[in-house]
Amino acid sequence: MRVFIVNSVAGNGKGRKVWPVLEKKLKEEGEPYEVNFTEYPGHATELASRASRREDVRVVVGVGGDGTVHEVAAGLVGTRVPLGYIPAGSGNDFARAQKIPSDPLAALDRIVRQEPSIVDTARINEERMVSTAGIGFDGSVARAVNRSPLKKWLKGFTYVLELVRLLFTYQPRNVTMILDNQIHTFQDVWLIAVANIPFYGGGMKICPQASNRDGILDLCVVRGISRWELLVVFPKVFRGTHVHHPAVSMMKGSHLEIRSDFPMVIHADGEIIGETPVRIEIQPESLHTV
Ligand SMILES: Nc1ncnc2c1ncn2[C@@H]1O[C@H](COP(=O)(O)OP(=O)(O)OP(=O)(O)O)[C@@H](O)[C@H]1O
Repeated sequence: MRVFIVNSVAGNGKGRKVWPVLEKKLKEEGEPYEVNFTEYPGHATELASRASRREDVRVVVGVGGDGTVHEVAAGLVGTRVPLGYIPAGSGNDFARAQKIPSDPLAALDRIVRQEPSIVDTARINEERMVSTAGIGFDGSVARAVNRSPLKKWLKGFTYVLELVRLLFTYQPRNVTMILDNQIHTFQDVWLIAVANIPFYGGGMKICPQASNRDGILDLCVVRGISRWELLVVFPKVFRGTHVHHPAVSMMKGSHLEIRSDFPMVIHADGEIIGETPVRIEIQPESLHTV
């Protein structure tokens, strides 16, 4: 049995539109399937967790964006049931990293053909991180995007709009970070990105070397830079060449704790999960995927 979890609100309704296309194909194939539509934030985790406890379930397929991957994966981590994914969100960074086609039927076909593999996830406070987390500026941007009434009309451009707006208002913070038992202090920190895949925010290559198959987290710390300089450096993140700037430090580690002089907003896979302090720990090979 294949269980589909469809987020109808993902991608401004793309999730809802994609499902009939998938269902037509599934009916033609004649393989048994079930579908559940999410009714509220967090529902996908409950549905995935319930499905994973059933003997007859072969795969749980999330249909939506990175928030849907985040929620479905949280219900599957540590179980034998693999996560399948049909991208129908605004950013779809997990799909970009996993090389999942954007065409829903091609993505469905891939789930059938692909050999299952196993990837890393991370614990972040009491939550789960599948792809990336952002602390500070990008957490504040993610919160602003999620709350923005413009998201419906401007779609992916809302991210750039909120990012530019916050560039002029965000207050950098002083941070103490313990990374694998080493203490680092940073002044005027704009953001700390923690990554299992290279991309976030819809294709920005924040940690170009990150991989969810290497058992380690990649970090990008941006600090001690003026607003104007940051504005100049920002476009480089789309090619990943920001890593050469002196205000950018790239690090790697498996366990970190971050404390800041004022609270910094945290997102995991684009979902706001709270504010600093934060503790993040890699959990190698914790999620099966197809
Ligand atoms: N029925 C629902 N009503 C309201 N919100 C929901 C519902 N089902 C799921 N959600 C929430 O929808 C949010 C957005 O989902 P998702 O991230 O998959 O789409 P997206 O934001 O369009 O894509 P991306 O993250 O790739 O840009 C998630 O926070 C999820 O908790």
